[in-house]
This record gives sequence, C-alpha cells and structure tokens, in this order.
Amino acid sequence: MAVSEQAGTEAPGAGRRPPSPWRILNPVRGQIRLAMAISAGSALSALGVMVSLTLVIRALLDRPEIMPWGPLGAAALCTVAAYAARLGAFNQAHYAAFRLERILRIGLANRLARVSLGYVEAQGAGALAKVIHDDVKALHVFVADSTPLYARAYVTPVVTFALLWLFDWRLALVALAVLALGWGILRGAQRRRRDMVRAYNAAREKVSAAVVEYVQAMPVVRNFDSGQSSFGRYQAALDGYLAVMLDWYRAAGFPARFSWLMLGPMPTLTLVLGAGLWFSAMGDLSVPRWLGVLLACTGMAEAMMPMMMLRHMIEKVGLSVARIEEVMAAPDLDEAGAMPPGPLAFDPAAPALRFDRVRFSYAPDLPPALDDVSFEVARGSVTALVGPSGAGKTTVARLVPRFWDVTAGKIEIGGHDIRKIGAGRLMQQVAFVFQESFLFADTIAANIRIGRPEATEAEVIAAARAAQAHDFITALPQGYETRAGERGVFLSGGQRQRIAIARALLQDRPVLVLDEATAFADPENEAELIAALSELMRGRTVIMVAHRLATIRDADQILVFERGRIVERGRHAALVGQGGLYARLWQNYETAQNWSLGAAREGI
Ligand SMILES: Nc1ncnc2c1ncn2[C@@H]1O[C@H](COP(=O)(O)OP(=O)(O)OP(=O)(O)O)[C@@H](O)[C@H]1O
Repeated sequence: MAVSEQAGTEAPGAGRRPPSPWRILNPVRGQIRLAMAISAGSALSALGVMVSLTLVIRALLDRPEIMPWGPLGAAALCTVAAYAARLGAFNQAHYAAFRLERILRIGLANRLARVSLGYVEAQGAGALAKVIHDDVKALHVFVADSTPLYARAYVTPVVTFALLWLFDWRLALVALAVLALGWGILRGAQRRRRDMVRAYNAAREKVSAAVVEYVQAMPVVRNFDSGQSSFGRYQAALDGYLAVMLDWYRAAGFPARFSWLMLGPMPTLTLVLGAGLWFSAMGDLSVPRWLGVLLACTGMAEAMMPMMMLRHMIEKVGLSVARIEEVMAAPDLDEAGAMPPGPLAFDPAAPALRFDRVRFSYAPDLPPALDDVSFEVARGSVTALVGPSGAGKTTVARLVPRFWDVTAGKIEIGGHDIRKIGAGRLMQQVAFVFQESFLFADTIAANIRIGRPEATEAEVIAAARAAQAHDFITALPQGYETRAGERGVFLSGGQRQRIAIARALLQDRPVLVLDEATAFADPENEAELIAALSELMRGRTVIMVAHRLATIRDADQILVFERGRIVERGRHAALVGQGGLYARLWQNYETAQNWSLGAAREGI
C-alpha cells in the first residue's frame, strides 16, 4: 500500500493514535525550547502588565493626587517586553522550522537514495514526493506557528490562576469552575472525534480517488462507459462524504459550540463580577483586588482557546509525522557485506551475468514470482526473456539493477555477487531502459547527460544520433535546449524511449537491461527504435524482455518463462522446432501479426 493512502485513512495502524510530533523535532529541539522559553517570558510579561495596572488602580484609589509612576512604568516596560519576546519567540520558531524542513528533506532524500528501487516503485513517486513536500511543510507550519503558542497556552492559565489565588482564592475558584465546566463539555464532545476524523479522512480519500479515476480514465470513459459507472462512483463517494460530515456536525455540533462559549471570557467575567459584587457588598473584597481579578480572569479564559486548537493541530500533524517516519524506516538496500570501495577486478572467465538458483517473492506471504531460476549470459551476447503474462520476465529484469534483492540464490556480474559490489559500482556496470522512460523537467541535452554530466555536446549529439533521436530533437523549438518532462514539450512514448536509449548509450555500461523497450512504439517509430536498440546493444551484454518476438529472433539465447520458472531455453530456430511453449507463443505472435494487417482489412 502506498505511503499516502496508508497514513491518510487506515494507517499508521488502523485505530492507533497518530504518533506525537515531538520526537521528530529532535534535531531542532534546542531552538524550539528556546522559542518556547521566550514565548513563556512573553506570557509572563503580559501578566506583568495586568499586575502593574492593578497596582496603578490601587495606588490611584488610595491616593488619587499622586501619579503612580512606578507601576505605570512597570506596565509600559512589561508591555514592551511582552511584544519583543513574542516577536523573538516567533523568529526563533521560524528559524527552527526552516532548519527542520531542510534537515528532514535531506534526510528523506538520502533515505530514498539508499532504499531499493522496488520500494520507490511500490510506494509510487507521487506519494513519496508528497511526503517530502507536503508533510514536511505541515511540520514546518507546526513548528513555526504552534510551538510558541504551546508555551503560552500552558504557562498563562497556570500563572494566571496563581495570581487570581493571590488576589482572592474564592473568585479564583469561581473562574476555575467555569473553565472546568467548559473544558469537560468540550472533552465529551471530542470523545467521538478521533473516530470521526478517521471516517472523514477515509471519505475524503475516496472522493479524491474517485476524482482521479474519473479524470485519468476520461479517454476510456468517453469511449466505453459514457461516464455512468465512474461518475456513479464519484457521486457515491461524494454522498458518503456528505453523510460523514453531517453525522459529525450533528454529533459534535451543540456541545462543541456550547463549550466554546463557556471557554470564552464572557461567562467567567459575568460570574466573577457577580460573585465579586456580592463579596464586596459584604465588605469582604477590596475594589482594587476585585479589579485585579477581573483583569486577570479574562486572560485565563482566553488562554484556554489555543490549548484546544493545539490539540487539533497536533493530531493533524501526527499524520504527516507518521508518513515521514514510515519513509525513514523503509529498509535499506543491504550493503553490509559490500566490498570496500576501489576498482573492482572482474573475473574474465566468469560469465557477464549469472543467475544461480534464484528464488524471489515480492512479500513473505506471497508465492514466489521466480523459483529456481539459473542461467548464464556470456559477455557481449543477447539473452531474451519470453513467456506468458505474469511469468516473471520483468521480475528477472528488475532484479539485476537491484530493484529488490533475491530471496534465495544469487545473481553475479563478472563473478561477483551483485549484493557485494555495492549499489554505486553496480550502477557503473548496468544500464537499464524500462517501459516508462522518465524525463526530468530539464533540457533534452541535460536529460541525455544524466548518467555522464561531463559528456561534451558532441558526445550528446552522437548518442542522440545513434539512438535515432537527433532528427526529432533538432525539429523541436529549441533543439537540444528544449525543456522536457513536467510542463515541458510533449514527447511521444517512442521519443521518450529513444532519449532514454541515448542516455544509456552515453552511460556506456557493459550490461544492458531492456524491459519492453518497444512497447510504446507505433509502426513508424518501431523501425527507428529497433535501429536505436541495435546500436545500443552492439558489443554489450544484453538481457531483454520483449513481447514482439520479431525483435528477439536473433538473440543468442532465449529463456522461456512460465509461472516463475524457466521451461525452455535455446535459440529461436531450435525452440520453434521443439514444438513447446515457445513454438506456441511464436505461432500466436505470427497469427496476431497477420491478423492485424490482413484480417482486419478484410473485416472492414
Ligand atoms: N510489485 C509486485 N508486487 C507483488 N507481486 C508482483 C509485483 N510485480 C509483479 N508481481 C507478480 O509477480 C509475478 C511475475 O510478474 P512479472 O511482472 O515479472 O511478469 P511478466 O512475465 O513480466 O508479465 P508481463 O509480460 O505481463 O509484464 C506475477 O504473478 C505478478 O503478479
């Protein structure tokens, strides 16, 4: 399951609480503590203003003819200090947030560089990019805006209560009772909140999945579906979302609003005012004290609000933390047994590539996708993998660049177990061109240069020429400097493939893995693609998956897979002669070819 889906609805661990954000803040803990301390100082200074003003009033009531400069000056000083400290706290928190953002992004990028490519593929590039971007951003917002509030939210009510107690313990208890009542009702209203949040997230995910499906499937929808079933799914998701929202509103509505009202300053003020009137009428409360209580208790009620908001923010940011921690905990490619760095001597007598009793399962509870697969690929030869859908061909191709590691057995390059070579050195040996050729949002030239940034312009052009890409590249608006990839120029699947081939040519690595490299090609493109591939394959050790059997007729070795095992092996003519699975596949292929041209025309 992809990262985003997991944390969005069920996981991390259905029904479990999202983790606390504090642990992940460790790298900037010191600075956050500093921000909190300064913020607490600001809260105390604000209370100092209240106390000073109370002293001013008391002094004026006692001796109205003398201006109480001392308490007035203290009030002014405390006001300035409160604002300065507040600003300082937010500055510190923002610095910490920027530092944390950088640390987490670098950490996540480093992690992804070390995990297996299979993990990245399984999670989906989009979901991982969302973690690096959106979830880290959510933490930034939390640190920058919430941590100073946090200190204030806890310091202010406690210190205010102490002050109230000093002024008049009876009125302090009245204020506390009102707030406790509001708090109690709110907690009651929030008891169902976690379930509600989960139902809400699930409903929201369903809506976005339905939207994505509806938009992505638009061509299919228009052709076959007239929009009925996918739009129906979208509508059902929307209805579900509405039902959850209404349910939530009904369940939490009244108590929540009532408790917010209770936690506002008015109820506390009214009761303290009433109680104060009564006490002073009984001659039990001096006016300055009463005023002091009134001034302070508004602050106490107000301070409760951020507490509620912060609880909500912590729960929300917890989901982002869960997703970040999940990526951070992704297993490393096993590099423990890797040989020390330095040039590697390959055994010239060993085959270029060897699978030795390889067994591989995608997960411990899944049946093996490959079982007891052994073969050798001689240096400079071409090995083709064929077989029915799901037979394991792609899995073989992806085990070579270590998308995943074998479950049992081993894969060797030049006599070395690929797990021991180390990922970096392995990549110097193996180039791969897979079904989807990814182009970065950069110029075409930069995209070709990716494996060898130091390549000269002449080398880039030579590689593009050999890959049959030069002509269409020069026809683009800015030639090699045209931007490709996201929001760049639109390139067809076959053109992207040829750029990927030019890239692989420039990388000039001895072992080449091709998976379905001609899958995207239209008939005009195909001839060019095959020419490009022949250029790429020249002199290299090639292992290729191809559905178009014509492209592998001349392969030095054909391995026929069925249900994860090699069932036949040999050259084309011999295999056709055997009359087994390959012969059947070949016959089907030929029939399909003839049908596509001849029968289809007759049909029209
Ligand atoms: N990421 C994955 N997770 C779990 N199982 C997988 C995964 N990828 C492939 N499989 C399973 O492993 C088996 C072999 O799949 P593989 O893609 O290697 O077959 P293939 O011969 O390349 O098929 P095709 O010609 O249709 O591409 C299949 O049963 C497939 O369902």
